[in-house]
Amino acid sequence: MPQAEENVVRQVRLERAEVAAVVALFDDRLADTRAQLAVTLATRADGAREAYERQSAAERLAREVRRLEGAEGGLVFGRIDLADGTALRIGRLGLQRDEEELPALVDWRADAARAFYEATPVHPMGLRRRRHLRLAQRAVVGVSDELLDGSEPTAEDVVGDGPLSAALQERRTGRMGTAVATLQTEQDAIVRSPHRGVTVVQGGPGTGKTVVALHRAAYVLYAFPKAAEQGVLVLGPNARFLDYISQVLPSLGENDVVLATCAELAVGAATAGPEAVEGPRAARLKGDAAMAGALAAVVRARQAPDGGLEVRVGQEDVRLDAAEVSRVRDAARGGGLAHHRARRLFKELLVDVVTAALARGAAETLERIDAEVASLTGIDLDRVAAADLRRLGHDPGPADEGPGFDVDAMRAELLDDDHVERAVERLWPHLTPGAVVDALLGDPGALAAHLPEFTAEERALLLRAPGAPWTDADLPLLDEAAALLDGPPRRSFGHVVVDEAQEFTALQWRMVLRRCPGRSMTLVGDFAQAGPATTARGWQEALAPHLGARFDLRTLTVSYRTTEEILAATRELLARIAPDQPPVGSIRHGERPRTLGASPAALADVLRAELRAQAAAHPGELIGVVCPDASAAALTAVLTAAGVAQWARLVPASEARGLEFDTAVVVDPDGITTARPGGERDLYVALTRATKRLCTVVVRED
Ligand SMILES: Nc1ncnc2c1ncn2[C@@H]1O[C@H](COP(=O)(O)OP(=O)(O)OP(=O)(O)O)[C@@H](O)[C@H]1O
Repeated sequence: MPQAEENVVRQVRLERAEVAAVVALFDDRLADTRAQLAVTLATRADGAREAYERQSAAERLAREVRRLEGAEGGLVFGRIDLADGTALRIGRLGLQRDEEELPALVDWRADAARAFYEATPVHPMGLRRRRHLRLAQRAVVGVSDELLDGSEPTAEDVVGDGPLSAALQERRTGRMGTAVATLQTEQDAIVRSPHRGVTVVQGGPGTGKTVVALHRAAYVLYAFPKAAEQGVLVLGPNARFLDYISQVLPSLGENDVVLATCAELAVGAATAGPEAVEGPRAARLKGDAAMAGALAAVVRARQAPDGGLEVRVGQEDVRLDAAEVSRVRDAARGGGLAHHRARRLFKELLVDVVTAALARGAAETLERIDAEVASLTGIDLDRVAAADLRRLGHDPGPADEGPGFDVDAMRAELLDDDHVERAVERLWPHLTPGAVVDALLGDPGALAAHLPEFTAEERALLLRAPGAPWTDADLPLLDEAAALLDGPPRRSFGHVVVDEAQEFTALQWRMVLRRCPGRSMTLVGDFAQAGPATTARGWQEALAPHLGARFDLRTLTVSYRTTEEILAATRELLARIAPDQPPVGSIRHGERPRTLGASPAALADVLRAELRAQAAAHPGELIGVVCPDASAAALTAVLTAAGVAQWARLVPASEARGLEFDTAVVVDPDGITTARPGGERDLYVALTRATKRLCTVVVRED
């Protein structure tokens, strides 16, 4: 065996032994935690308090077991050798032996691991060598070193192909994997940023925005305990995308992150009806910030609209004039409370006014009786009553205070009174989010009154039949209405990560921000990939209404997915859809993209042949067939008939954002472009999904 190979074998063997010891420690930790969990579950609890404590301990231990299990695959992936000879192993979580000072394994998020990601030959950060370990199951099968201090390689060093290129050569599985072992310096700087406010990450397709977003979520959980305690939320554009990224955080040992689409968060309606489809123009209008103002106006219009109040109390009718009711309404609104809380205040204030009116009325009546008695008999009833009280040993109080009227008792009675409650309900009704949205979208008059900035045609697009199923674009409206009625949602998060953030409308941003009162967020996206509901063309425009200039903007510049050849083929399109955006470069090279032509009648045959050829040439690789949404149903049958359903996924163009395949077959690019407004951006998304090869099937008449 040549010397170099022998060195590699020796280093792999050495690492295998060392890593085996770390894995054994991990196994002990896992076995120990499982045993503790079993004991806790088997312990009988005496009384409610003990039961509660046992329950919390069991939950904590079960979480820890899940965390450990999640991190087991690829547990150890790196090692750094400091100039002084110290070696540290880097892994998905930290492990420490009791008797030792140095950790057996350093969590990748710990400060001690920073140099693993950030050291370069120019800034070696005290490192001599960075080593990547490749594991198969739990055993080391490969090592790869970079020397950072300018020294020559020795027999102990295995300098070769970088681990990044190995990671990038791996076949796509349809689920995103973690890039924890190969995070690049510009990505790591964002992941590890100490900035606790809003970080925005932009970058072209495949630059690792999702990678950064998810590793950032894991870092926040590790480094910002307060945010971690309040929970971390990751928002993605659709269920397909959430499924694609669902394994990344568990594989980093993080199971407590909530993954959701924005629609799933909405309060006020369970879900959008499956049959409810929305035209893109209506969806865009429904996302406009003006809708929030219009909904607020609808709610205000239901709060004591001008007019007086008449309410029967006992035998009496109490009347308040319009000015008095408006004063009470304005006072109730003054605190900026949500509708239902302000309603309670309105009722209390109204009852105060009614009580005062009753007290005044009672005083006047008594005065009148006194005067009548005095004029008929010459007896001053007040003086007689005061003398009686004094004789009984009571202080009658100042003579002009009038007769006893128990204000508090009257108030309490009125607050409980059915007539009063009915009067309040008329003036300031309980409302549901659905009723509020319906009051706007179901009423052309309300649309005209509250949305004067929209044209008549736009308002007509918004009109909905009462009781019609809710659409996805209605959900942020319902959530907005719910917040107007009852205040911010109860569940909020310490940190929110938003992927494909360019998709968010103003109303969706409002939804997100209501759930993140601390304004600690990581937002990643690319405006060249924006869908039809997005009106903003840049971060400043999208975020300024909600955050002002308070965000830290970072840019990723290198694509790790899309090959240079594919990017070159999309440059013209990019220049048209985002002229200000500098094109990214790629570290990958691959085949030149191909274009096939097919008549509509021959499309199925051409596609079937292409899929069969691809599957045969590249067995086991994943093919993404991206097509106009309207063709998806018909093309499913073609995939099945081609016998490649196992390797090929059919994706409607509107759902392709964020996904990735070895090969992308983009069917009917013109159909994708014309299917909906901004279709060229949908096409750009479709064309940039492949890691290796792209084939476009153009449909044209013979
Ligand atoms: N540092 C890295 N090491 C290994 N793989 C990486 C790294 N960074 C990115 N990748 C890979 O590159 C591909 C693209 O990454 P990602 O999906 O995060 O890009 P993106 O910017 O979100 O793309 P898009 O704009 O299309 O949504 C993924 O396969 C990802 O695993």
